[in-house]
Amino acid sequence: MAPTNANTLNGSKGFSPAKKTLPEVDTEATNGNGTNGYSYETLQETANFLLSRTSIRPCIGVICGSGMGSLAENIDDPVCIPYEEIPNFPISTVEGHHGRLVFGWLNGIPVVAMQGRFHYYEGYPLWKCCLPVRVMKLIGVKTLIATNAAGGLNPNYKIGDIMIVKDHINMMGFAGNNPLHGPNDERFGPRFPPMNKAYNHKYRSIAKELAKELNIENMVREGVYTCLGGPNFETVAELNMLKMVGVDAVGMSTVHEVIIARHCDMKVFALSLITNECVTSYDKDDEANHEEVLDVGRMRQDILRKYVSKLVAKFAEIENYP
Ligand SMILES: O=P(O)(O)O[C@@H]1C[C@H](O)[C@@H](CO)O1
Ligand SMILES: Nc1nc2[nH]cnc2c(=O)[nH]1
Repeated sequence: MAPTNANTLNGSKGFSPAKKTLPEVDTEATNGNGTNGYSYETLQETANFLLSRTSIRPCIGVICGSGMGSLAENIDDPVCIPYEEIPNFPISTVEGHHGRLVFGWLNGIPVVAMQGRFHYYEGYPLWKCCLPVRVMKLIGVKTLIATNAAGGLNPNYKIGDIMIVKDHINMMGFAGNNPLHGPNDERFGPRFPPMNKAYNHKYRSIAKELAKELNIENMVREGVYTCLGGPNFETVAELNMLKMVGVDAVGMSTVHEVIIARHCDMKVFALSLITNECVTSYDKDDEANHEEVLDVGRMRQDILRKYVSKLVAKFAEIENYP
């Protein structure tokens, strides 16, 4: 069926129809063998394919959130590999997610950036949403920087603020949906990984210091993120519940990627761009929409590019990366 335009259907502030034809999505929760994803060997094939396509050996991986693909535009000597060409990779189906890996040098540090991530609501099981993180590990990435667009639930947050993620609440995990569900392959990590130090303390301190140096401390916050399955934005009652349990920003990604990254011992930094104010009152008329999310990403792109590229250099310095 041809894609339809949200504007003509319900008159709401929709975004333009997806440019791509709908993909064949593997909606199976397992790969058919009762495992929680592709085997180590299969992902090694994917890693070997990527290593054969470039001589760059990244030590930091960056995941660009919705509308934040321009983070990869600062990368020098880029080698771009579309997801369609990568064996075993899913493809991006969301507006604002380009769908390619970009290898290159960010501020002199070898990196790989995902211009486009995979979400549960696209039809991918959580393990598949996180598959690129394991592939990053296999090509030598040691530090993950995950970015996302999120709704601001903390009443002090403003649209355009940048929230350093201090911790997360794995709401989908509460319901038993976890990217590590299923047999565990110890070559990736332990059966029961701890998660209390998921967001690297040193990285967070550096990010707060850097915000001062760049004179953006008034827009940089620190808080708790949660991921819901999406694709609908939240109800007023849901948001009020999340607020009560201490959530500062709500999104549809990152948590499972961080779990997979920590499972295989990668160090993690994450930030949320607050793209909309969560509506927690029935008296308010505003409605969240993806167009606004992308607009705020564009509005903040220069600051975010500068911030992330400097963070990369600072993280590399303390880690002694090449
Ligand atoms: O990929 P992220 O988490 O940045 O994208 C958020 C969640 C949805 O995909 C989208 C909603 O506008 O933005
Ligand atoms: N779940 C969720 N994801 C978002 N991504 C950007 N804004 C939002 C939001 O308000 N809620």
